Amino acid sequence: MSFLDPAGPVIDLGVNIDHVATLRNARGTTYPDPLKAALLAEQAGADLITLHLREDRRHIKDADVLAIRPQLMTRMNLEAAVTQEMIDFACQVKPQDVCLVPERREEVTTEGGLDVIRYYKEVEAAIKQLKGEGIRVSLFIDADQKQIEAAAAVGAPVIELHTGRYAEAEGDAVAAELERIKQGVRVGVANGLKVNAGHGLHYTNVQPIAAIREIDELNIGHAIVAHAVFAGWENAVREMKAIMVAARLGVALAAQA
Ligand SMILES: CC(=O)[C@@H](O)[C@H](O)COP(=O)(O)O
Ligand SMILES: NCC(=O)COP(=O)(O)O
Repeated sequence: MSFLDPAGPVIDLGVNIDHVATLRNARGTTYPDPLKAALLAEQAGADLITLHLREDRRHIKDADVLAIRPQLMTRMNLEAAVTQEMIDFACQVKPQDVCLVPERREEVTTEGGLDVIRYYKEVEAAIKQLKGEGIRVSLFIDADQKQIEAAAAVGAPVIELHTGRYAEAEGDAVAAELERIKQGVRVGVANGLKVNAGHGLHYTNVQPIAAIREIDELNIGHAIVAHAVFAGWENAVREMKAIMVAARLGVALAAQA
């Protein structure tokens, strides 16, 4: 969030380090170390570090979360399913932010947004427990008006709009999915929510999303880890942040012209 202007030129980059852990786990080594990735990402411009502790621990492990939390200079955004195990663990770790996400064990990656309407009571209880520990709660949801309104009603101060459909869209569908995200942002702001976005964003599709002035934060991981293979980790983070800020500044400057 910019201190200059709530809808100003500054947009936060949350670097998701899940797939640094994927590479580590591929051989059961201690390297690449997600803790080192987190600290270097912060030095390269990350405004927060995001980790998704999945129920199957396919990448980030409990020990990663516990090791990283006290070392961060920025803030931790812990993504977790709405289960008592995960909520209790989050209350033990006390990250600044928890983002509640849906999980299906057999999914390759997060397929859709949390169904707040269907799981309203469970989400409400999770928010109450997390808020009681001083943790800010975000809900990872589709850009759907009823889901956004339910997020506001259930007491979440923040939503993260799932940009997966936009990222996977082709041809004319890209513009339609971008408009759906823009409409979701408008509904979120109208309901008093902090609006973030993420999933499937990369170095070319991120600009139109970063240019949406009312979006506070983008959480990006897979594309940064992939680009780092060729460009280096710190360069990959710097380049993503630069692209996001340029997109936002471009809009801000145009608005002042
Ligand atoms: C919720 C979200 O979009 C990210 O955490 C994404 O799930 C990255 O992790 P996976 O690649 O394991 O899905
Ligand atoms: N919530 C989105 C996230 O943390 C990163 O998703 P991706 O960039 O790895 O697809």
